[in-house]
Amino acid sequence: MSEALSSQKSESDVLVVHGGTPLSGALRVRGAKNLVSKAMVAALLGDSPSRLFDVPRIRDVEVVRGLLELHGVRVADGEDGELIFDPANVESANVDEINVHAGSSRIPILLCGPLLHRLGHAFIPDLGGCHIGPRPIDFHLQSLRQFGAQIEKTPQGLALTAPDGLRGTKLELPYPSVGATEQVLLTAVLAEGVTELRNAAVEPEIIDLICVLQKMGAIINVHTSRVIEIEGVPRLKGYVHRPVPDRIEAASWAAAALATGGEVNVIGAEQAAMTTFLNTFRSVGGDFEITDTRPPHDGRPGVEGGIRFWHPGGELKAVALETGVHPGFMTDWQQPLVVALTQARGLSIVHETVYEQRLGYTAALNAMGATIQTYRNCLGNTPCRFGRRNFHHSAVIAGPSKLHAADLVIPDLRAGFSHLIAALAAEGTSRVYGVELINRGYEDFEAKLAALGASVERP
Ligand SMILES: CC(=O)N[C@H]1[C@@H](OP(=O)(O)OP(=O)(O)OC[C@H]2O[C@@H](n3ccc(=O)[nH]c3=O)[C@H](O)[C@@H]2O)O[C@H](CO)[C@@H](O)[C@@H]1O
Ligand SMILES: C=C(OP(=O)(O)O)C(=O)O
Repeated sequence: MSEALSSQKSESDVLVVHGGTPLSGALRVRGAKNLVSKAMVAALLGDSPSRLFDVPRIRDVEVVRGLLELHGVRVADGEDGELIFDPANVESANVDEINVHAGSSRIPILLCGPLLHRLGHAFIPDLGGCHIGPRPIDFHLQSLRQFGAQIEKTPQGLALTAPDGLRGTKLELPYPSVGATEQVLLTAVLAEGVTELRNAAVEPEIIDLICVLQKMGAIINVHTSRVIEIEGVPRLKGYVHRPVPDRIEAASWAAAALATGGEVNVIGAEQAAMTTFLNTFRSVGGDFEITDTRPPHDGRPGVEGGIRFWHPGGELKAVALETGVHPGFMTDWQQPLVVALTQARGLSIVHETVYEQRLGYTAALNAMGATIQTYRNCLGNTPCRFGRRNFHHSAVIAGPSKLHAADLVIPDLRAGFSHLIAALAAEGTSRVYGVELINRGYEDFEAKLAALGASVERP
């Protein structure tokens, strides 16, 4: 379902949640949604097949797979989450067929560079993704134009051509956008000459995409101070890659453990990309234990690492946090964690600096008994781009609040997961509508909930 359609209550897409039981148990996270989908796009750039392991069964992966197949890429399933991409016969796709995926995901915009390299033209449907601000694509379009692309906005979507090919260029992003950085990487690797990107995003998923591209034959230097330099090469081959684990999913389950007073062992979660989250989790009063992965040795079996998160008892503490680009506190961690902050004693402050409208979901938490007030002001250390404008992008959360059950309609992916956590933490039976949206980023979340002892059912 598109997030645009999510405001209605559909009885066929509702989860009944009997709250009040602490979550307890283990689950495994696979490759990160925000890397896997981009690595799939990168497979278009190779002249031989690519293999990607540990791909989660989530909606964004289905959308990108559909788009690749429409463009002639043969996609096959290997064992246990492996996908194999054969880009030998990349071809133009029918606009109406492409538009079946309109409004489903943000990834289609990243097909621009690879399709321009492979076909000399590209058609991009309207984008989807979470409704957390206007999410313009001006940085993407400006960068593509600098590489030599010509872009026409049509009623069906974007039509691009590159009559003189794509050439390396010097770029500086006005803000370290994840998507625009990926756009530049995926375009520059096969462009003629050198590209220098300043003010680039350096999220772990971007570094992992750089690893994928390097395996394919690209030459990419990441300098300090957000500068990335890419030396274009004439051809790239396929890759074999195991993606970074999903640190957003891992943090979401950690927040669920804290909010319900339980314990969740997230197998596959890695410390390095989560240190900022872990510091905040500890400051709030949560506890965690990290197990490193160990290969089999001397006849002893190996251990798959992970992070076990739990509520150690006693009161949670209020914190002040500000979301930001890496290595800051990820904006995608914000919504799930705020549910736990409703249980902390005192006033917590959240300053959302990445998206201007990512606090709308707090109204539903207030309807369940939380006390959250949102503000237009920047309630943080650093004034952000949204200060003194008409955006409620700061929140004060007064706690602890006893949450009670409610009927909830999921507005988007992470807000949806936060609604779910709130329903699990609340006393009584909630009906959570629109849960299908959660499948866009959380693999098998209903089975995982059941494994953690949650009392949830489809009516
Ligand atoms: C699929 C995926 O990987 N999604 C992630 C990606 O989204 P996405 O790549 O869309 O996010 P960006 O980093 O590009 O957006 C950050 C900010 O830049 C603005 N902006 C962006 C591009 C542009 O052309 N013009 C512009 O103004 C956006 O409106 C937003 O305010 O990074 C976000 C920030 O870590 C995460 O929350 C998303 O989960
Ligand atoms: C904002 C998110 O994703 P997307 O960019 O796909 O909407 C997210 O994963 O929280």
